[in-house]
Amino acid sequence: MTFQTLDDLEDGQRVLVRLDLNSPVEDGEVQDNRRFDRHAETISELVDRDFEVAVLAHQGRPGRDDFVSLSQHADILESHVDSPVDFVADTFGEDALSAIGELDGGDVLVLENTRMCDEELPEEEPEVKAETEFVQTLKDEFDAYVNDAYSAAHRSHASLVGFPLVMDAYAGRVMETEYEANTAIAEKEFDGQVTMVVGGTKATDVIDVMTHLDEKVDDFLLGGIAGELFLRAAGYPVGYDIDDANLYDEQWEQNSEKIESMLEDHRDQITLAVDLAYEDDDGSRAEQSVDDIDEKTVSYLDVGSETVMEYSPTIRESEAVFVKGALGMFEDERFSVGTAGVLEAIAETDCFSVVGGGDTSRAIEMYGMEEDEFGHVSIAGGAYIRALTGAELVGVEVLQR
Ligand SMILES: Nc1ncnc2c1ncn2[C@@H]1O[C@H](COP(=O)(O)OP(=O)(O)OP(=O)(O)O)[C@@H](O)[C@H]1O
Ligand SMILES: O=C(O)[C@H](O)COP(=O)(O)O
Repeated sequence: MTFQTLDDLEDGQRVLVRLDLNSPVEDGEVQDNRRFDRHAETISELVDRDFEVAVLAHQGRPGRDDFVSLSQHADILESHVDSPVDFVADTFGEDALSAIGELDGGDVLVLENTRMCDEELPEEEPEVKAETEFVQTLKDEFDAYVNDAYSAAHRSHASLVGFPLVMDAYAGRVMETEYEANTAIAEKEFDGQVTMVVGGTKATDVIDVMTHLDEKVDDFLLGGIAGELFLRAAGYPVGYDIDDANLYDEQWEQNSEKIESMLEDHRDQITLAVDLAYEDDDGSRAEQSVDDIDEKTVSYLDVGSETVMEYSPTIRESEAVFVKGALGMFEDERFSVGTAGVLEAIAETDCFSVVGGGDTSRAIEMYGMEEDEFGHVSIAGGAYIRALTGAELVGVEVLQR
C-alpha cells in the first residue's frame, strides 16, 4: 500500500474527513444504506482517538431530485456511531468556520453538501482544484485530511483531489479496505469459469466492463435497464421509453453502436433475459416471454423467473462471480426476483464473489442475506468498475503522491 493510513496519524488532531454518503432519496427522504455503516467505522475510530472531526460529503447532482442538504445524513450517521454528530448548513463560509472553530476532541461536524459549492464540480486537474477558494480556505483549519470516499475516487472534484496536494493526507479505513480488495480482484487469476452479472441503469458502466473484461469473463448475464438495451440491439421491441422518464432513449442514442458491436463480437459470451416482468392492471407482478412481445406497452421492471432459472446453473458452475448493477427495481419487492434470485444463487455456492454498486449492495440486507456469504461487498459503483478494469482512480492517485 503506497498511501498513509490512520495508523500513521497522531491522535487528537483536527481532521477534515471526506466520506461518500451519497444515498438514494425517496420523496425527499434520504435512505439509510451500507455507506453509513461502513464510514461509521472510520468516524468511530477517530472519535475514540479524540480527533476533532469535520466531514465533507456530496449528495446527488445539481438539477436532480436527489440533490439535497446533508442535514438528514448527519442524523443517520449519528445513529451508526455512538456519539453526537452535528450539522452546519454551510461548507466553507463564516458559519462553517465558526462551527469548525468550536470543535473539541471527539466531536463530529458534518458540513453542507460539497456540490452546493461552485468550485467542487466540474472535473478539473487536481492542481486546479487545489487552488480553489474552497480548498484554500479549509486547508488552514485542519492538521490533516483523510479521504475515506473510495466510491467517489474516480471523480476529480475539489473535495477529493484538491486537499491532498496542499495538506498531509491519509486514507480512511473504507478507502483502505476497498482499495485493497478491488485492486486484488483486478489482479486475480481464476482457473475455472468466471461469470459477471451486469444490470442497473447505466449502459456506459456495462459497456466499460465488457470492453475491458471480455478476456477475463466467460459469461456476462444481463438484466436491468442496460439488459433491456441489449435486447433492443438483439432485435426485440423493448429498450425504449414509453413514458417521459427518459431511461432508455438517450442512452440508446449515445451507446447503440457500441452495444450492437459488443453483441455481434461477443454473442457467445452474452446471455440475455428470456422473460421480463411488469406491473399488471391489478398492481401485481406479471411476466412475459421476450419472444411474445410485439410492442412495448408497459415498463419492464425486472427480469422474469425463467431468466433466473437460466442464470442460476451458470452461477453454480462458476469459480468466480462478479455483480454490478441490479437486474430489476428490487427496492419494490414485486420486482426483486431477478436481483435477489441471482444473489441467493451466489450466496449458496462457495465460489469467489464480489458484489459492487452503492444501490445493488443494498439488496443483500433487504432480502435477508449476510455480507459474509459473499467474498467482498463493495459500496462503490463507478469506482468499482474502474478498479476492475485496471483503470487508475484519481482520488487514490493523489493520496499516493
Ligand atoms: N428495469 C428497471 N427499471 C427501473 N429501475 C431499474 C431496473 N433495473 C434496475 N433498476 C434500478 O437500478 C438501480 C441500480 O442501478 P445502478 O446502475 O445505479 O447500480 P449500482 O451500481 O448499484 O449503483 P451506483 O453505480 O450508483 O453505485 C436499482 O436501484 C434498481 O432499482
Ligand atoms: O454514488 C456514487 O457512485 C458516487 O458517490 C459518485 O457519485 P456521482 O456518480 O454522482 O459522481
